[in-house]
Amino acid sequence: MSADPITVHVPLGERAYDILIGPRLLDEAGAILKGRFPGRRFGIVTDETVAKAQLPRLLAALDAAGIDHSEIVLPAGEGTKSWANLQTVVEGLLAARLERRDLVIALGGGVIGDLAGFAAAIARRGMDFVQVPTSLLAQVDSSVGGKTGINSPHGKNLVGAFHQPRLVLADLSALDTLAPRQFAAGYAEVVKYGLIDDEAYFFWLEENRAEIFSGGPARAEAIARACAAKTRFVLADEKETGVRALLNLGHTFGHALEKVTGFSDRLLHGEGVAIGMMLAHAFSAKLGLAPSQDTGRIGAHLKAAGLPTRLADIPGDLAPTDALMTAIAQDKKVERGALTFILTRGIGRAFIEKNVEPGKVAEFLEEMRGA
Ligand SMILES: NC(=O)c1ccc[n+]([C@@H]2O[C@H](COP(=O)([O-])OP(=O)(O)OC[C@H]3O[C@@H](n4cnc5c(N)ncnc54)[C@H](O)[C@@H]3O)[C@@H](O)[C@H]2O)c1
Ligand SMILES: O=C(O)C(=O)C[C@@H](O)[C@H](O)[C@H](O)COP(=O)(O)O
Ligand SMILES: [Zn+2]
Repeated sequence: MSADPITVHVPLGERAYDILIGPRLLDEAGAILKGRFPGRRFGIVTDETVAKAQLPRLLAALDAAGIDHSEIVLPAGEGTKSWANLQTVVEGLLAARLERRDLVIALGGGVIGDLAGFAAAIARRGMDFVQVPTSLLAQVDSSVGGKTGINSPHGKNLVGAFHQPRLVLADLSALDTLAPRQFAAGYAEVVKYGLIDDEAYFFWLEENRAEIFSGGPARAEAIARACAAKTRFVLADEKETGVRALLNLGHTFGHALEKVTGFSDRLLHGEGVAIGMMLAHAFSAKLGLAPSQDTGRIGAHLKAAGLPTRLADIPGDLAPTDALMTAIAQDKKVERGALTFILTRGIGRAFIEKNVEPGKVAEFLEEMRGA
């Protein structure tokens, strides 16, 4: 691809921002940030793995542009999205004397983006922040749309705020240091956009998966199309009172699986989403809503990408169905105690179904344990 970044604009009125996707944006970040936010200081939040792999590039770029900055480095992994680390980040920003008009930079994957974004939402009653996503998942999903937050012992993402970034800088070369398992996990969210409402994108992914994984030109196109798809839902329904819930395809099951596996490396978010999307399709097929051949076709694609597709693929003993149902009952889409699921009529035909009977879900999960 050319050196010019692709720009996806998110026209949210006074909260509008650009997503820039380019080959070496980390090295250009100093000039870009100085141009867009003159005179501001920056508090970088990152994790230990990204600090080793990519932070030096960002620091060099900020130094070259004469930008004042400070850093907060946290452990890597889903466990970092916690109350304790929220306090660490907020207190760190205050200790660095960052002012309300200064900016937080979230440099990392979705964990850092969600945590640092939430810290920015509450420090000094709201600071601006910039997303610099370094995982595939963060470049196609979590850096866009303004959902920020942490996990609670009660469940996934149960504490947070909607807080849009002021800019997203997605550097394609950052993905060169990402572990293959993490790349595959991010790819589950890429596939999600095809499954929701764009079967042509899903078919294109089937054709281009190898090139996306090997880093050919299809990778930038896949990321840009994913960002454009997410932007469409965010514009239609910024705070998820309706259609944005479709972005939760596979997540009601996936989040419950993440909770019962302890928000750990046993099951990454994207892996939970891959299994969750398979369960959503299989459940829809069981209810007579969707063709079961679609479940097979999606499973073949996810498997070829190196993703788990069945409950049995999760290492270790899976918690009992009761524990899964307890986690599902804490889902944020629950209304007056009734479960909402994203179900489907087939590839690219997802829909929101309210009042799903818990008994049917539990029976289905019990069947799926042995499948
Ligand atoms: N806010 C949203 O809209 C949204 C959307 C999707 C997912 N999420 C959240 O995002 C999180 C998952 O994000 P994730 O998959 O990026 O996980 P992550 O942030 O844990 O990053 C994955 C791993 O890759 C490492 N890493 C990241 N970039 C790297 C790089 N360039 N080189 C080397 N290592 C790198 C990280 O240190 C980490 O160990 C979950 O908490 C999920 O709930 C949020
Ligand atoms: O942006 C959204 O909306 C999504 O649902 C994107 C999901 O991929 C993401 O995992 C999100 O954090 C889930 O949101 P939640 O509201 O179910 O916690
Ligand atoms: Zn997700």
